Formats: sequence, C-alpha cells, structure tokens
Amino acid sequence: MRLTRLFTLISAILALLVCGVQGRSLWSEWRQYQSAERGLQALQLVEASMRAAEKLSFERGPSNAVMGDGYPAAAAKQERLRSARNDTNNALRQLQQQLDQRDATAALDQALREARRNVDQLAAQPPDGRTPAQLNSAVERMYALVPLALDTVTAATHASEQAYPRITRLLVKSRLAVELREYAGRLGSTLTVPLATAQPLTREQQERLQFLRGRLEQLRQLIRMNSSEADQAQAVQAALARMDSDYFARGQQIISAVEQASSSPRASGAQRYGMDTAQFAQRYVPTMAPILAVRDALLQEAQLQAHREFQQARHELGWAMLNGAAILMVLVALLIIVRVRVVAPLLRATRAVVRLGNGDFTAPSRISRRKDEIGDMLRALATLRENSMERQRLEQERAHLIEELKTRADTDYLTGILNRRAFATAGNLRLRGAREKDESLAVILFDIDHFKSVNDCYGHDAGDQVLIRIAEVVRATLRDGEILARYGGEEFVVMPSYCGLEAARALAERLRVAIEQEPLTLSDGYILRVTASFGVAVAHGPHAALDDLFHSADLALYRAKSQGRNRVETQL
Ligand SMILES: Nc1nc2c(ncn2[C@@H]2O[C@H](COP(=O)(O)OP(=O)(O)OP(=O)(O)O)[C@@H](O)[C@H]2O)c(=O)[nH]1
Repeated sequence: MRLTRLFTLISAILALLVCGVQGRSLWSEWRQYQSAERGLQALQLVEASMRAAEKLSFERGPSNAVMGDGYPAAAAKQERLRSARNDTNNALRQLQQQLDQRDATAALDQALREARRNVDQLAAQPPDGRTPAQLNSAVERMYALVPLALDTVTAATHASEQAYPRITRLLVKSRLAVELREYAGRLGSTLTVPLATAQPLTREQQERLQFLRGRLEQLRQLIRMNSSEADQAQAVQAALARMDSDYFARGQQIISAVEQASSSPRASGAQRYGMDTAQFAQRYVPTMAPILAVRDALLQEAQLQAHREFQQARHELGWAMLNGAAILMVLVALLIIVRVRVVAPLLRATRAVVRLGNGDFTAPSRISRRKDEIGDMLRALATLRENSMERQRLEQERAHLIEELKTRADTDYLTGILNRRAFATAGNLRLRGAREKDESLAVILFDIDHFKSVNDCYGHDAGDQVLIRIAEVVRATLRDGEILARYGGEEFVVMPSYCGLEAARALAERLRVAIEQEPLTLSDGYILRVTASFGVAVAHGPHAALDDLFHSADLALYRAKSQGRNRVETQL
C-alpha cells in the first residue's frame, strides 16, 4: 500500500475512533441534559397538578357552605363558590396547557361537571329537601376529584423522578402534603352535614373523624420524617413548624370543639355548635393554608434541586462538547504535524530518490536544517544528488573526451579534414558498396606544386596556411558524398560518389581550376597563387582493392608532375 494511502487510512481510523468515543460520551451527556430538561417540565406539571388538586379541594368548602345554607343560599356564599370554581377552572386550564395530551383531563372534567351539577341541584332545593345521604354523596363526589387530578400527571411525576432520583423524596412528600390537605379538608367536610343540620355526630361520622385524624397524623409523621438533606432546608422547616402550630394545634382544636359540642348533652338544636358550616369553614379553612405552604416549600426545594441538576447537566454537556472539540483539534493538529514533518518529506525524498535513480538531477536540493532523522536523510540525499551529479558530469566529460579523441584520430590536425586513416576506413566502406552495387569507384590524388619553395620563401607557417586554404577551396568545390582527406604532407585525396573515370577526371579538372584561380591571402597580407597536379584512377569489379586504386592514382599523379604539373592525368 502506498504511504499516502496508508497515512490517510490510519488518519481516518484514528478520527473515527476518537469521534466514536467522543460521540458516545457526548450522546450520553446530551441524553442526561435532555432528560433533565424533560424532568424540569415534568416538575412544573407536577406543580400544576398539585395546584389544581388544591383548588379542587378548596372548592369543596364553598360548595359545602352553599349546600348547608338555606334556599336560596346567601349571596356571599354563592359568590365565594363562584370565585372558588373560577380558581379551579383556571388551575385546570393551566394544567391542560402544560399537558401534551389535551384529553388527559377529560375524565376529571366530566367528574367535575357532574359533581358541580350535583352541588347545584342540592343547593337549589330547600334545606329540608336535602337528605344526609344526598349531601354525603355530593361531598363524596367532590372528594373523588382530587385523586383524579393527581392521577393525570402520574406519568409526568414518574418522568421527573427518573430524571432526578435525588428529589423523588421531595416530590413524594409534597404529594403527601397535598394528601394531608385533602384529608384535612375531608375532616372539615365530615362536619358539614352535622353543622348544616345542627345534628350531633353520628357514630359513623365519629369513626370517620377518628380514621381521618389517624391518617392525618400518619401523613404528618411521613412528611416530617428526616429522609434527605433537603428536609433540613430552612423554608421547609419553617413551613412544617407553621403547619404544626396552625393546623395540628389550632385547626384540630376547632375540630375537637365541634366534636365536644356534638356530644355535649347541654347543647341542642341550632345552638348546639354555636356556628353554622360557613362560620366553621371561615375558622377552619385558614388553618389548612400552612399545609399547602409545606407542599410549596417542598416543591420549591425540589425545583431548586432540579434546576441545580439541570445546570450541572448543561455544564457537563458544554464541557463534553469543548473536550470533544479540543481532542479532535489536537488529533487534527497531530495528524497535520505528522503529515508535514514526516510523511510529506518522506514522499519528497522518495520522489527525489526515484528521480536520482532515473538520472534526473534537476530537482532543487535545499540543505535541510532539521536536526532529526528526516533531516539526516534529506542531507544524505542532497549529498547523494551532488555526488551523482558530479559522477554524471565526469561521465559526460569522459564521453566528450572520448568523442574528441575519436574525432582527433580521424581528423587532420592542421586542416580539419579527414586524415589518411579515416579516409582508408571510409574508402574501404565505399569500395565494399561499389562491389555490392557493381559500381565504379574513383580516387583523385593531388599534390601542391613546388610546395617546398612556398615553405622556403614564406616560411613553414605560411606553408601551413596554404594547406588550410587549399583544403577549404577544395571542400567548397565538392558536393555532398564526395570525400576529401589529407593524404600526407602537401598531398590530398578525393573520393567522388560512385562514378566512372571520365566523371572523376572532370571533377579533378574542376578542382585544379579552382585551386589555380583562388588567390590565397596569408595572414601577413601576402597573396599567393598555387597550382596542383592531379592523378585519377578508377576501380571496378569484385577484385577491386583500395591500395591498387591508390597506386594507380599515384602513378597518374607522378605522370602529371613529370609532364609539367598543374594538370590532370588518368590511369592508363
Ligand atoms: N609548411 C609545411 N610544409 C610541409 C608539410 N608537409 C610537408 N611539407 C613540405 O613540403 C615539401 C615537399 O617538397 P617536395 O616533396 O620536394 O615537393 P615540391 O617542392 O612540392 O615539389 P613537387 O612536388 O615536385 O612539385 C617539403 O619541403 C616538406 O617539408 C606541412 O605540413 N607543412
């Protein structure tokens, strides 16, 4: 696998692992946060349901007052009942607004409508027409409303208890306070009928009073039980103290007074109790208020704790998010560092090595200042590149030298044209071609006339210049494929392309004229005119040999010299 791919794969796996771990932790914190948020909402719902229960409980007082009054009931009592019902309706509306399911209070609404209708029907009858059984039934119906109100939010209570297990006890206690208020109300309601009818308490009513007292005491003990730190909260303690003094002392005294009056043989008729239901309610109902204050104090404490835990959940979620972001950033930074500091230089080094292997030294090599192993490697690579470049330069120099030596070996040092050795090679090649193609091959040998006297008169350097210029003149006269070489001293040889004796002779003649007519200007300004003598020979057939050809051309040249020079002679 390529290094880049491996690095990408490792980066992706690391990123996935970190994201997975962080995501899991974030998800758990998020769920706690959401659960805390839902718990808070549920807590508000619990509070709303308790308030509704309170109002329902409270409505019983004015209801009893109206049922226990004459017909029609006093306007003030009717007004109190209307106001109490309004309060209940408002509390129920608020509860409905907070409940997700709109029909969650349908059963309660129905029961409330029927209970109120019952109260109104009884209140619309003259007092004599209201039997104790009817009155009891109406009161019982009112009693049944409170548990219904509390049941509407049982699920919500459960949700908040799950979100905040630590405040469960507070919620349980506040519910117990609602129950306590309910039983306290029932205790008062038990006296409604005897007070309305000015009759002594029946045995059943007395037993009910005993039962309710016992239940109230039980609830009181349960609420006072020290079960958590929250119980020690100042507001809760103060509310409990007030409940004890107001309800369990004063409220119970009022109940006891009615009880005693009921069993007193001295009192009878309308004066038996010294008060009617409304007066009783006026005195008794305010003593129950501290019970609700206990409920409120407990609820408030629960809310405070829930808020604290909600804030804590939010705080922890924020930290988890920050933590996750920081870890991701560190990971990304580490990956970037590894990529920039290790992977990228390694890749560059690999590419450089590959280029070096291919003989490409063009890549710029900055000397790395890094002090780690990568720096060592890059420096070694730069040295390797330098060495390779040097070796390549030396090899090129060597090749150049070999080429130059080869050229020198084939070239006449003075005139720059082919030397005799090179001419022999080229001549033999061409001779082989001539044999293969069955063509004629000619050789023109020419020698500068009286060259010794040039040397003698103008010096050896001037002689050299003459040789150079003659080579230039002849080369300029020849065409492609016609070979010129210095045969030795002041002697030159020309090999035309495959041709016969006449064509070769014509070429020799052209060369002779060119030399004769070319004024040779020397470096010191002298202008010389020289001539040359030419010997031409031709070879043909499978047995043609270069030496024989030269020999024949040499003989012809000799004749040209001996017959007066500056002329062309051909083989005989
Ligand atoms: N300057 C110079 N002279 C050379 C060179 N090679 C040969 N010579 C001279 O060429 C002359 C040849 O002279 P000879 O062989 O006597 O012939 P010639 O004087 O040309 O007379 P003919 O050939 O008979 O016309 C000698 O003096 C050589 O020293 C050379 O490379 N440079």
